[in-house]
Amino acid sequence: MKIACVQMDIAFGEPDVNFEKVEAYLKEAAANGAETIVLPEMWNTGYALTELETLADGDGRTLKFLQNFAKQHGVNIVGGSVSTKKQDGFYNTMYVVDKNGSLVSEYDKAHRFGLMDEHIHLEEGAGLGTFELEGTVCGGVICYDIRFPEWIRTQALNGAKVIFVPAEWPEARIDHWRILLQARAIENQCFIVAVNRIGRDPKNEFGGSSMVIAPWGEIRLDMAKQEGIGYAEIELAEVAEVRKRIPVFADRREKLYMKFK
Ligand SMILES: NC(=O)CCC(=O)C(=O)O
Repeated sequence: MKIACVQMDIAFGEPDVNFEKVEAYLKEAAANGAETIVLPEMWNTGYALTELETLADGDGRTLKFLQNFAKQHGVNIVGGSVSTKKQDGFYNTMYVVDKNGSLVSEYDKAHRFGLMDEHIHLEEGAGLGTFELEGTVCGGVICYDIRFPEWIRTQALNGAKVIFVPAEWPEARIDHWRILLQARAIENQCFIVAVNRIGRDPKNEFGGSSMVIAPWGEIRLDMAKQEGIGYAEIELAEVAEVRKRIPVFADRREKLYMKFK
């Protein structure tokens, strides 16, 4: 699977500008032969959380846009995440569409990040976020979710072999981002495809460092702080090979863990 990671700056509170920019990147990635294109977190509005009433996607704009593009260009899109307005409030939502334009996953961020006021403005998700793409079970989590190893493990136990992580992770903690992602790949013996934004908003500077990490922990793509598209090939047989080399999943002691819960 040829993956394209779109590492971009996001215009704060300006969905129209961001839609135009994302469309240009999607076109470039599709023209370069990407099979699956991955976008960053909250790419429609950025963290303009106090303006969600007017800015959040409440009419399905993002989904229609991603579905039309995917079908027209024959690419899968892990649509990062966007701010959405649903019946009971606002969410940080990841849409995944396949190359036929079908919606294969709608995942709302499970863990709200207090340092960026998500607990004040957003509802928390209650779904798992696993889905199938090209016959492979994949997982999707959003940014802060990676600090919860049990959540990523739940996805791996549900069959995920590739886990996608869109983010808006500040530069100030970029060492955590890098280490946590590598640990999640090694402990779950899966691919991690993580796409962070760059640039600034009124409160934070963002650290980029979008990465593709293999199941043995090697970093196959590291975009540092470059704006643009990074490409990596994923060979799924590596997951089985690493799981055979060190059979972590077979050696787990679920009953023991449950005894002390
Ligand atoms: N957008 C986020 O969830 C940021 C998470 C973050 O910065 C962290 O340190 O965790």
